[in-house]
Amino acid sequence: MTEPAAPPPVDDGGLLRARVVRADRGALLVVPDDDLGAPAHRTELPRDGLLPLPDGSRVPPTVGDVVDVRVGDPWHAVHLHDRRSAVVRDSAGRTSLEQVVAANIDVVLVVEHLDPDPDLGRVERLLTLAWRSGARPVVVLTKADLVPDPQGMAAEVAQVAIGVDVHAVSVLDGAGLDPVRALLAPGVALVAVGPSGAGKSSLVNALAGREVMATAASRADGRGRHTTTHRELVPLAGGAVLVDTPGVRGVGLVAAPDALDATFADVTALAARCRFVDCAHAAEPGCAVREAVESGDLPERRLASWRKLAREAAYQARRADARLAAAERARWKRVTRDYHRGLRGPGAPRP
Ligand SMILES: Nc1nc2c(ncn2[C@@H]2O[C@H](COP(=O)(O)OP(=O)(O)OP(=O)(O)O)[C@@H](O)[C@H]2O)c(=O)[nH]1
Ligand SMILES: [Zn+2]
Repeated sequence: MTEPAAPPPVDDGGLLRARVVRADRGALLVVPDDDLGAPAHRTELPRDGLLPLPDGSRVPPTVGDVVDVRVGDPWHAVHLHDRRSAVVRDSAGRTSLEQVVAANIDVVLVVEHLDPDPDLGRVERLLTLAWRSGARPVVVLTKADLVPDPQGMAAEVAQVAIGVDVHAVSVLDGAGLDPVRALLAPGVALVAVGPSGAGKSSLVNALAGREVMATAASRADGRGRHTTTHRELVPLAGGAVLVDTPGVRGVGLVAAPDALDATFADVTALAARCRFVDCAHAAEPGCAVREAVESGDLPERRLASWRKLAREAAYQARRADARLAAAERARWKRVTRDYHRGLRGPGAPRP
């Protein structure tokens, strides 16, 4: 929370276009959007903690959001820009539906280890999450130095990552890191998702060129998760930033039909050729999906993985509907209560 050395550039209306590097209840930490590595500045929020989007709806700002800030003493955030992507989490609360844990992410690094063997189902799950966000997924397979044929393994993973670049890398010898580094353009925001121990922190540190995240090894000496700063939007090399929040790390899948279609483009294309539009790909005649499994074109594992994620998506959609209905009932209860209060007048006794 250091003061910037020079006054930040503001437009004619006295507003600064800024990026949220940390969002707390009452205030934000922001940096100028054209200088994401600059020192962060505290910015006040309206009392309800919400900011208007261009469509007028008021939402809680989150890390990665672009905000317009009135620069004064103190700074005040006044509105939010539209989010070009949003990583959402299925929220545990009963009233709110989904929680946006990071906004304006450009690239989701799906990090999976080559040793032990990569878990294809997990890659498919994380790809679905990435497609859902609106960001571009890139698969990074770590620990290439521990296996004899990393390229062969990458080719296998590429078969379940349709339309997605797959890189095998090692932070020990630097192999394969250059194409990942090429993603780090100025203003680009990335997140790294993947299981514990996959090597996310090691990868990010290799990309940053310094230790910005504590790895398994450095955590052992008692340092925090972030070694350099408490901000959740961490500057990398090349003007890019990494978004690392507990929310993004422990993100629960919020699947969505479109995202599943993207991840499982091969299954979707086959299903379009089934005789019945509502084919369940079980025992129906003329099922192109089962035919592909029987001929060996579509691995049984992949069909099962698709079914599993589709079931989860349907379950989440039902639960979201139920929550929406409950929130709507609660709202009407309030509206009617306020209406009756209005009839009774202030302080009037209950009838
Ligand atoms: N041999 C080898 N080991 C690696 C490589 N990348 C990471 N590791 C090791 O894998 C272990 C886990 O790496 P981390 O970077 O801490 O993994 P993480 O994904 O950040 O784990 P969490 O913080 O628990 O989510 C550490 O002991 C690293 O040294 C690699 O390319 N090669
Ligand atoms: Zn079918």
